[in-house]
Amino acid sequence: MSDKRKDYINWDEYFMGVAKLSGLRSKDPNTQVGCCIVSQDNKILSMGYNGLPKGCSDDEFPWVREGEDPLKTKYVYTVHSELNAILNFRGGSLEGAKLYVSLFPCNECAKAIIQSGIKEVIYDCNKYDGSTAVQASMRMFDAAGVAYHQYKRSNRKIEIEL
Ligand SMILES: Nc1nc(=O)n([C@H]2C[C@H](O)[C@@H](COP(=O)(O)O)O2)cc1CO
Ligand SMILES: [Zn+2]
Repeated sequence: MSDKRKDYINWDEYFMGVAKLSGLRSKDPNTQVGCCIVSQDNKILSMGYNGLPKGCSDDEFPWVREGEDPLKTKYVYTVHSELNAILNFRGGSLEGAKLYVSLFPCNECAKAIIQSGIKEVIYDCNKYDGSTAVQASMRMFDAAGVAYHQYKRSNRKIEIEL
């Protein structure tokens, strides 16, 4: 009889957990997004979270959502978690990879996901469902043969002492 542990986390929990842990690095006060890219044989290839490009100070650039001057909002500066994860990848190809992300990808990230060869997107929240960006992403994913489905929460709570 095997004495193997039984309460270990499964692959989906592992990768979505890593994506969400990565999102905890985000400085965005409103939405923290994390992403984890995984090979077809379940090896983690890259991770990312939403933040500013290198050299752009978290303390000097704006984090606000609204303002008359778009240059004073975060939207023109932030790199999304998915694009960061794609750009952080340092070896070989992402062809056939899977992407776990805590929030459904926008249309700009969808373009990068498709062009990098990622074939499956597993997302957690879709709080902007119905928006132009999400509709455009879905249309492009459907056309390009990128499968997407919502992560099925196990509702497992994990506490990590650091
Ligand atoms: N899939 C995504 N990945 C991301 O990394 N983001 C980032 C961009 C912003 O920093 C933040 C969204 O801010 P807000 O509009 O919810 O206050 O999350 C946003 C989306 C939504 O498309
Ligand atoms: Zn995006």
